[in-house]
Amino acid sequence: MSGKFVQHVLVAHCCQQDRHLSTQNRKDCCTLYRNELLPLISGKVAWTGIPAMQLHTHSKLNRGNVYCNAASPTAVITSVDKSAFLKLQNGSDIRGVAVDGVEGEPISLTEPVAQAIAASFASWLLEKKKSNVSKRLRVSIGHDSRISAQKLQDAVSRGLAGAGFDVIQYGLASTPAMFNSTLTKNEDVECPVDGSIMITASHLPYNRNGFKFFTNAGGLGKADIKIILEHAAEIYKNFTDESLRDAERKATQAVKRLDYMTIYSSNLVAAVRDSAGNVEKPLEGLHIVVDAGNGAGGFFAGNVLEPLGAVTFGSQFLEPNGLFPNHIPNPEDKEAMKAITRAVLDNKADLGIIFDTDVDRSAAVDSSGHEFNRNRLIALISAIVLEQHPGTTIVTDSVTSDGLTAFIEKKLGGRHHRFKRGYKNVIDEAIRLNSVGEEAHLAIETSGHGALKENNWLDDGAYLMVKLLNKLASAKASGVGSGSKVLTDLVDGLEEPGIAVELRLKIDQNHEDLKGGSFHDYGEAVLQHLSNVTDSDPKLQKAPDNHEGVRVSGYGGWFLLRLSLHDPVMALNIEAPNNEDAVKLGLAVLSALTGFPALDTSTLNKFVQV
Ligand SMILES: O=P(O)(O)OC[C@H]1O[C@H](O)[C@H](O)[C@@H](O)[C@@H]1O
Repeated sequence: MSGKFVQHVLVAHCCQQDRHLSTQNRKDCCTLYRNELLPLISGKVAWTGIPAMQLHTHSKLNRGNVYCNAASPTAVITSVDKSAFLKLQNGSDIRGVAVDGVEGEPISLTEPVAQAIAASFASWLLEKKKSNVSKRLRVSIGHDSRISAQKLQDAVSRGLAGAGFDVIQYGLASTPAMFNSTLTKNEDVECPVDGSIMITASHLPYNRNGFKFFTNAGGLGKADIKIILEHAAEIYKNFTDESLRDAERKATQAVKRLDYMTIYSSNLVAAVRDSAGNVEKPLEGLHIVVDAGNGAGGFFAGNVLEPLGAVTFGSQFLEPNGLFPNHIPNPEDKEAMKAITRAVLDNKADLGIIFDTDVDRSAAVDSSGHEFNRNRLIALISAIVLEQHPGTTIVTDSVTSDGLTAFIEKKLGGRHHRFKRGYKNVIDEAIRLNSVGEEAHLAIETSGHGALKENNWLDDGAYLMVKLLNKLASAKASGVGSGSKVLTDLVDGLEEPGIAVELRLKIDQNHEDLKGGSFHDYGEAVLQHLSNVTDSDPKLQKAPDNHEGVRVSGYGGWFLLRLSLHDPVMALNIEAPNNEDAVKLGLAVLSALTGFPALDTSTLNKFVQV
């Protein structure tokens, strides 16, 4: 690969990111990128040779309100103790407040904290790789469209560079692309990287941000995140002006920029072409609209669908905007789904595709406005996967419907293994099943997260949509049909409940009834009590094989009460044929909760009074 090519991909990337800006803006942006491409090393990858802070300043000038001010790396280091670091853990991710201005939400993810976490990840990675390290380790960094992205990217770069790592910044990127960079074998683009960091807080509000970490073994789990945060607290305590200046100096040498999204996108394009029998434009004649919610998913329209021949007119919110002015970028959000449905109907499109902020979740809408979301998306992808792998096991989260089980097992001939909530949980469970001899090809959540064995268990919303595109392309090539009807037909027979609700009941952590214990223990006590009460009610039957919370059938429907993975909240899902039966199920739960005053049941009270 020549230096010229790198310049080309960087400029292409910049122009692609801003394809909806005015021509003048695009020119400015491309000039900016060209100016950053000096000097070139070995004719391969462009070392910026420009301090991260300076890069930021250029970006700020050209990107209007997209990036925040980056404080000086040697900014005042306030004391942050270990418990504050540990509070940043959110399951297998790190999440905190990165932007000031929201009342009651002080900044917890400052630049020095981010720098310490990155330095800690570096030492964790070094430890993992120590037996076979013969060169400097390299880590890729990407980010979504959040307004704090740039300052955190600079801080993370300093943390890694200070630890002696090479740092490759990809700029705006998707979470799955970052994992993919640990697997891609292409030295011309410095891949595979030894580790990767995605700066994102997924669909959370604009003031939050966080990190997801990857190696070629997948995303880091809870235990490793805890270790990294504990060690980060130590590193932070030992920061000195000198060590911070040293890290900044090293970052000047160690930071490169590279456009990896072009490579990732072309892999998606190749997958669809391949599946259509090497046809160059297998989606020709199809009109597909994309809603990226102003997150990082805008690339999918111009860099995936268009090269495949699809028309993408009417796509919306493709341009990154970390204030998310149009809707929450989350396919679980009703307003978001309404927005993409409207776009499909208004533009008379064949299909609509929607992503969350960092593109690890997705959903779709057919030409008549029916959503492929939650259970319907799982049913659709299961139908496609079971055609390829008859009888395979589909692992899902815990809130999936009984109708989905019947569909997968009776109509599609597969096995539905309903497990726990959490994308990492379902993926790890599918990997475990394969390791003990049970073939499982799909791990998927109602949230829109999904991973396939054929795609290295990459939790990738874009790849899920590629599975739909493959189906459309092959149906078209074989003359079976054109348009999204071929997808709609695949979920024919899926029974859907008349009523499906999720109520979230808060646990007041300061309530005296917790008696100084944790909200987690309190929630477990609630579940134990509900379980006992259910046993004595002949109208209710506990699910025999349940992995999370208390799941109970009755009145033609079911409920599941469980602890949220992250928050002091108990989530209650109820599905029933009609409102009356749903209320009966709600009352059964409510009667068991009366002895737990720290649990706020107001949403459930309201529901049963309807
Ligand atoms: O347990 P909850 O509060 O419903 O949250 C559960 C969800 O948390 C995060 O958003 C994870 O990315 C999802 O994989 C998971 O399903």
